[in-house]
Amino acid sequence: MSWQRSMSWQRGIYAITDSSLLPDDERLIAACEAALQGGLALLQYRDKSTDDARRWRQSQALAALCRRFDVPLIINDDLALTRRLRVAGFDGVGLHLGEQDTSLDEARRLLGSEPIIGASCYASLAIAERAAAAGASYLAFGRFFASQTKPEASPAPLELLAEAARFGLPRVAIGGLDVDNVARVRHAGGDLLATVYAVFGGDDPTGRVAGLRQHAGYA
Ligand SMILES: Cc1ncc(COP(=O)(O)OP(=O)(O)O)c(N)n1
Ligand SMILES: Cc1ncsc1CCOP(=O)(O)O
Ligand SMILES: [Mg+2]
Repeated sequence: MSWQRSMSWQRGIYAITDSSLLPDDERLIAACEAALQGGLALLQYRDKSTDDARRWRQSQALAALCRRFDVPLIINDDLALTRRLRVAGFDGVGLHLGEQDTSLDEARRLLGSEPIIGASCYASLAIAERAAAAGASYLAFGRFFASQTKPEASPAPLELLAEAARFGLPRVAIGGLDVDNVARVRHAGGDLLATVYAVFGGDDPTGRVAGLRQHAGYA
């Protein structure tokens, strides 16, 4: 399966894990399985710890889970971990990079043309243009609303999403998304609606994902 060419991940709900909401393996895996049952387009493993053994163990478990659901797993920040998972045979694994992370050029060079590599563009069409030229698979903008997961993230206006249509890549919207605003974000041009808290911030990730899909008009 060529994920880069597949359309199935390019629209829908993009759930992102958070180690303070899902502090141990058991809770992480159970919540992600429940979220996948609700119908995710993409799942991102975002773990800011420096515990390599834990990151390797958890990301392998999530990669196996995502493979069962035929959903790509995106690794946040960590090119080496992405390569290690792909070498281990998890060919649905991709990478998300921000401005402080490895460069997109370098990641594309080392991973090749096949894997999904997403880029944070914040509120900047100039960053988006550079990322598109360097081979990004999707462009992520935001935060659009107040985010309790990353309160320090800089704000972006929703109009940016329509302007970013010119790059011809899936547009991800992130930051404070919930059932009350996803319809507006999708209408503004968001293809993938990325969220931590609206999926993992309470019980029943399956119902929370289904609710987001329904409110956004994906269900
Ligand atoms: C889908 C998506 N969009 C944006 C981000 C933020 O990436 P970055 O700016 O590198 O910040 P951290 O997530 O690393 O704190 C993301 N992770 N995913
Ligand atoms: C990683 C990241 N980058 C910008 S906002 C954000 C966190 C999104 O989390 P939430 O959906 O809980 O606001
Ligand atoms: Mg990052």
